[in-house]
Amino acid sequence: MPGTPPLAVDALGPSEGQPPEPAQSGYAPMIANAPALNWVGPDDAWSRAWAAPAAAVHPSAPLPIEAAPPPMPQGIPVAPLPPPPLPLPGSVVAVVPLAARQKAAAARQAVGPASADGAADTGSVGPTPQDIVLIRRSLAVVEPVADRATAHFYAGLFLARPELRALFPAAMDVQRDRLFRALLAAGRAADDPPTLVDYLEKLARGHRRYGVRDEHYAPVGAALLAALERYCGREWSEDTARAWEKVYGVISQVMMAAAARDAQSSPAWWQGEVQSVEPVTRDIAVVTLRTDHHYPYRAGQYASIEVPWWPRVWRNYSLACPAAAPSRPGVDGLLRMHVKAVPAGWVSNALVHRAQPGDVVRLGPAQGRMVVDPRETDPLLLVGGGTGVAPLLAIVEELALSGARRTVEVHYGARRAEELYAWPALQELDRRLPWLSIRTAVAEPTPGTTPPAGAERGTLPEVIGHSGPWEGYRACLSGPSAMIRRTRGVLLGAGVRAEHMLYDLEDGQS
Ligand SMILES: NC(=O)C1=CN([C@@H]2O[C@H](COP(=O)(O)OP(=O)(O)OC[C@H]3O[C@@H](n4cnc5c(N)ncnc54)[C@H](O)[C@@H]3O)[C@@H](O)[C@H]2O)C=CC1
Repeated sequence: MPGTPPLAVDALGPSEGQPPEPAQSGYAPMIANAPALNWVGPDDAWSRAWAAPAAAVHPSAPLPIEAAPPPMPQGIPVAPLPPPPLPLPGSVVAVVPLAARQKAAAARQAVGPASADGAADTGSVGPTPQDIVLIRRSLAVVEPVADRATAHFYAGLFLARPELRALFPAAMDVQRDRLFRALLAAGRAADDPPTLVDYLEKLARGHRRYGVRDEHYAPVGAALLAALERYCGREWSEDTARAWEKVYGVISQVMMAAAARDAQSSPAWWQGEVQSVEPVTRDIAVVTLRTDHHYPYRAGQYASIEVPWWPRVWRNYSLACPAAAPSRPGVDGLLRMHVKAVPAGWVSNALVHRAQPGDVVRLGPAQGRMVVDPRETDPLLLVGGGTGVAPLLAIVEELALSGARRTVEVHYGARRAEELYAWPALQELDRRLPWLSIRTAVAEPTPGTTPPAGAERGTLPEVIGHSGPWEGYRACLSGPSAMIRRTRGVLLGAGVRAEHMLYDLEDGQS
């Protein structure tokens, strides 16, 4: 596998690091073999690799997916919440698991005081406006040295609770600062309850796939406070510690409640059996998966994927097909993703060059804000760079299925002509859908290759800047973050309203 760091497979023990035997013909039915290399549970590969006692890591392990209770039927009337609630713990180490409903109520109450106008609700135990000031001051000191604080945080966490190391990938390069930074981001949003709750609920749902349990929150909170104390210097005081305890109390309550609610209707992860891996360029393949359970998503969203060979390493890939529904007999329900093998990309190289029909990957819940409202009628501009075209194909198909008749213009760009792999699929849609128009852009001419007729020369932001007019348009932007940011700037200058542009940036920033 080109560029893949020499890691992890050896750490997993002799049988775990090897790819499954390729199927002799076609592929074996899924599920039978699905406990798989990346199974998360007592005595799983990870626990063994890190010599963590299974009982300590997973005191009550999650059920395997195939034995999980069936999803709750939709639309069950929800009983009113019981009168509130347990007070929030005053100290992070006192966080205790609560029943889901109680937790939700506690979380709502806890978030209350930092209301938009800053007025504290009497009798509430969440952070006060004074606490928020202390949180902000401490963040201002810690954020410039976040790298060192992150290292301190993980060192403290794993020293105190070595078994928690099993929840993280072998190499913490990418993941390294995610948790700590997420906690800092939550601290920053402490005075904006709707944003905070929305952020934390998504974070909690996404974290179910890591095997996070309620009892993990207390040691994480303790490590967070220790790291903050260490790097806040003179800005740290007893009042600051109490403010962070309150905020972390809210964070943990909201996250536990969200995870518990999500568990009532959704598995922590899905298993996806590889159906095919079709190379479309030297380093891009269309990977098709069949999931063990219905996988809910909206066109434009992405799924996080873990391959069996790199446990606990997750990467996001957009779904290139519309979602299946009983009312859509023509949609096969398979998931298609366009994966580019990037240098040193563990997951992308495994999917493009190693995965075979029959291999089983895990999927986290679908995420992403680039979801088009089918009721809108404004003209729509779809800008896709490289494999960023994948979710745009799903959006166009989705609009076709929903009977939309709005003007849709796709601008599809690549660095070189031979990288415009989705051109045939777009041409096919163009022939079928009278409201659709497609334009291509190629940044660098390559001798010996012919760009599609009419292809423009330049990067997508340049080409979009020369086209238009775009006033009155809505837009979806998909591709490298730099391309998205620059195209967004161009469109803002061309009169497109900021709230009319949908995109997801790889670095999670906006
Ligand atoms: N929802 C989303 O936003 C999605 C994003 N992606 C991301 O899109 C990227 C695709 O990568 P590749 O296929 O290698 O595309 P690429 O890097 O070859 O670029 C594709 C297009 O973006 C333009 N572009 C690239 N860098 C630019 C810059 N700095 N300024 C202005 N324009 C720029 C190029 O001119 C070209 O038109 C990956 O990073 C992938 O993670 C992929 C799928 C969905």
